[in-house]
Amino acid sequence: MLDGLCDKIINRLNTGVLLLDRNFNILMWNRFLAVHANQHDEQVIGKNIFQVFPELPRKWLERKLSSVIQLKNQSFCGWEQRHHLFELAHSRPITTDSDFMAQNCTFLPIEEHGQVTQICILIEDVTDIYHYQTQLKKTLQELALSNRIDGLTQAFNRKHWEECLAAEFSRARRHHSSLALVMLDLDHFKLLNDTHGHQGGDKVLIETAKAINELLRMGDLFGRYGGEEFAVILPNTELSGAEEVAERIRQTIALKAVDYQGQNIGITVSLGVAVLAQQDKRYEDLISRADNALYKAKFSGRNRVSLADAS
Ligand SMILES: Nc1nc2c(ncn2[C@@H]2O[C@H](COP(=O)(O)OP(=O)(O)OP(=O)(O)O)[C@@H](O)[C@H]2O)c(=O)[nH]1
Repeated sequence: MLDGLCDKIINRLNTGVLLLDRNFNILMWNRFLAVHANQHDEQVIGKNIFQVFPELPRKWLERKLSSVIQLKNQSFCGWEQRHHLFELAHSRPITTDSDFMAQNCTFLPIEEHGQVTQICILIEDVTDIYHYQTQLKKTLQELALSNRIDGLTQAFNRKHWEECLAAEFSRARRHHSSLALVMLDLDHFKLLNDTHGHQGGDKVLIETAKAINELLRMGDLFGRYGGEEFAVILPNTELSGAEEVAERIRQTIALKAVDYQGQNIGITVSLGVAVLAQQDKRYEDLISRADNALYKAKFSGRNRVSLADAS
């Protein structure tokens, strides 16, 4: 009577139950598996597990099952390790990136007279967990990115850019390598805003940032320092190289026209360049020297590059 009751319970479980002999032949499976594998008992019972489920990673699973037999210990394989072992259709009303059910599989040794005679595999449907964890991970990645990126221009935001500069500054000092900084500011931007409106100004900021980004190398770090002020960290770059980059930015922007509501808006930028020097004790010292050079460029007529004094 108890046997009949156990059968009923096993067949109502929302978990797959599969019983194997020591040669990995299937002795029993429950309704959950029959439904999700879409096979009848006659096609399965008495057959080898690798014949019924050819998708199984044979070598890996044989090793796993053998160790369960030898060590008489239960073993586990979660969805984080392998999304699924058995290609079973999931029945969740959610879209995931897999057609198959995500699974947690437990391998239980069944002992008789001190010998493992059978192995019971429990297959738990964890598609929901997989789905929500994957979504959460994606959302966290997006959040981490939005914490680093300026929403308007897609350049690094000031906080993240300064963290990058702090890291590059200590790296350069530790390794006695060169480090350059270019600070740049759009010229007469207030007038541009007044003439074309704030949205016109925004479009110019977006296009300017895009154009600068396209000029830079991998490893250069481009950020929005303030309203219409940007900054570029150039690791392993000497003064002559940094001046060349700054001049290239100046020329590219000066030649560029931003199309806004059928009008071509021209813009120029002023730039200040500084390279890491002995007297820079903190990264802020380097910013301050590049900034002073930038204001020198502004006051000597704009649309030009100025180099910072080393002293
Ligand atoms: N459209 C737009 N304007 C901004 C943004 N951030 C700052 N500004 C504007 O940028 C202008 C900067 O003006 P100023 O600091 O006087 O500088 P400027 O007019 O560029 O003059 P110079 O730098 O001396 O050439 C201000 O009018 C700010 O309101 C932004 O995100 N979008």
